[in-house]
Parts: sequence; structure tokens; C-alpha cells
Amino acid sequence: MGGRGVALSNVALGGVPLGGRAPAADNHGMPDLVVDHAAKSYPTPSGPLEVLREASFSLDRGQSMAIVGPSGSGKSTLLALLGGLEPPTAGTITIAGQDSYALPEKELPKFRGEQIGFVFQEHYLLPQCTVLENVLTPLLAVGSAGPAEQEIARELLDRVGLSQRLTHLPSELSGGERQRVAIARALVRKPTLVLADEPTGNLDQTTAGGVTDLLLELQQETNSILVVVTHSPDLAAAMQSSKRLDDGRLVDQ
Ligand SMILES: Nc1ncnc2c1ncn2[C@@H]1O[C@H](COP(=O)(O)OP(=O)(O)OP(=O)(O)O)[C@@H](O)[C@H]1O
Repeated sequence: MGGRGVALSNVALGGVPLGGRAPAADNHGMPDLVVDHAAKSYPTPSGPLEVLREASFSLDRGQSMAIVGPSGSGKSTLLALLGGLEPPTAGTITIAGQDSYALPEKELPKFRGEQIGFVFQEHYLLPQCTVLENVLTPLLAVGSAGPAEQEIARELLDRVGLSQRLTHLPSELSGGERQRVAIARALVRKPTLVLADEPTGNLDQTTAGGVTDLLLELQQETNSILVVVTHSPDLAAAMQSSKRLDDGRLVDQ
């Protein structure tokens, strides 16, 4: 993969060098991500559908974890809970010391933007925007994409091997290249937590391996937590730990 290994030690993401450790958040001694007895059920005509039953785990910045399990076992639901997209029916999700769902509803999008980066199976790049503009999107959302932010985005795109493609549209890239843009976009605000739902699901094995390596390298360099949901044994094995969802129950692999 071209362009990998470019030093980014002087690039500040949110005031923190990409190559350095993020400062420890003042979490009052709590891990950076704490999932405490989180449960989710959906109402159905025949009664509540229990999708997630009392999941508890915690992770610190720099750690990675895979969530595996059969189709319909609740993996995407758990990811949505972690991502501030779907409130749990019971329990709490605490990120960088803040119980996400205790925030006033209007503050949740800002919190999500600062603390969480998302990578999906589909890249969800904006088709009419260039590669550089797509990576800047999370910064434009908070009105701060000046020269310093542009430089951060350019350096990240250099890091993912796409410095020669800044003005290209997503339609002019391969599937693996689009996913690398999506990874740069997820990391541009140096979030506490990166959530990836089948990030290699649309890629061939070789390209998937490259995207996995890149995701882990940048997660380490930004000192984020990485949680991936996947059916891929290769991607799951690349994470530091792995948990399995079986009928809504989360168990160690
Ligand atoms: N909004 C909803 N309302 C009702 N049921 C839902 C809703 N969202 C998900 N479900 C149900 O919750 C269960 C778990 O779905 P989920 O998408 O989390 O599974 P998954 O493990 O990610 O599956 P896959 O691997 O196929 O993507 C399924 O039975 C699904 O139909």
C-alpha cells in the first residue's frame, strides 16, 4: 500500500500529535469506555424482543476488540448503543467519563462527533465531494476546517496512501481506496472510540488485509479504542480481544 509509514509525529489532531499518546482523560479512574449492564429490547406485537441482555465490559484507549456472532445475534445493535445512536433499555454506556445517554438530547450529536468515529461496510462517502472534502466533513460539521485542519486531513490521506488523489471523487477510487478515505475521515477528530461495522465486508481478501492493517496502525497512533463487528475470522483475529454475541448474550471468545 503506497504512502504507508509516512511520519505524522508533528501533526496535531485536536491538539494531540497523531504519533503520540493522547493525554489521559480525567475519567476519575474509570476506563475510557465502560459498558455497564447494557440491555436493549424492541417492542413487537407479541411482546418485547430482547436483542441484547445485560452486556458489561470496559476498554481503555489503545485497546481493540472484535464482536462476533451469528446473523441477528445483536452485533449491530450493540454497536449502535456504543455509538450514541440507540439508547439502551437498561444500563449505561460511559465514554471518556461521560454517560452518553445522560446528556441532554441536543448535546448528543456534538459529543458523538468529538468522541466517536464510524467506519461502515459501505463507505458512505459524499459522492459529489472530493477525497479531501470527505475527510474534512467531520470538521466542517463543527465549522472548523481552516488551514490547520486541512493540513491534518492531508497528512492523514498521505498516511493512508492517497496523497495523490485529494481532488478525486469517490467514484474514481477502488473499493479499498474508498474504505481508506472512510478510515481517515473516522480518525480526523482523534476520537476516543472508533466503531467499525464489517469494515472489510465488501473487499477481497488481500485488500481486506491491507485495510485491517491500516485501521489498526492508525488506531494505535491516535491511541483510540477500536471496536469492530465482523463475520470475518481474519479481522476478528487481528484485534487484541474478541467477544461473541449469542442470542443477545455477550461472552468471551
Ligand atoms: N429497530 C428494530 N426494531 C425491531 N427489531 C430490531 C430493530 N433493529 C434490529 N432488530 C432485531 O434485532 C435483532 C438483532 O439485529 P442486529 O442487526 O443487531 O443483528 P446482527 O448480529 O448485527 O446481524 P447481522 O450479522 O445479520 O448484521 C434482529 O432480530 C433484528 O431483527
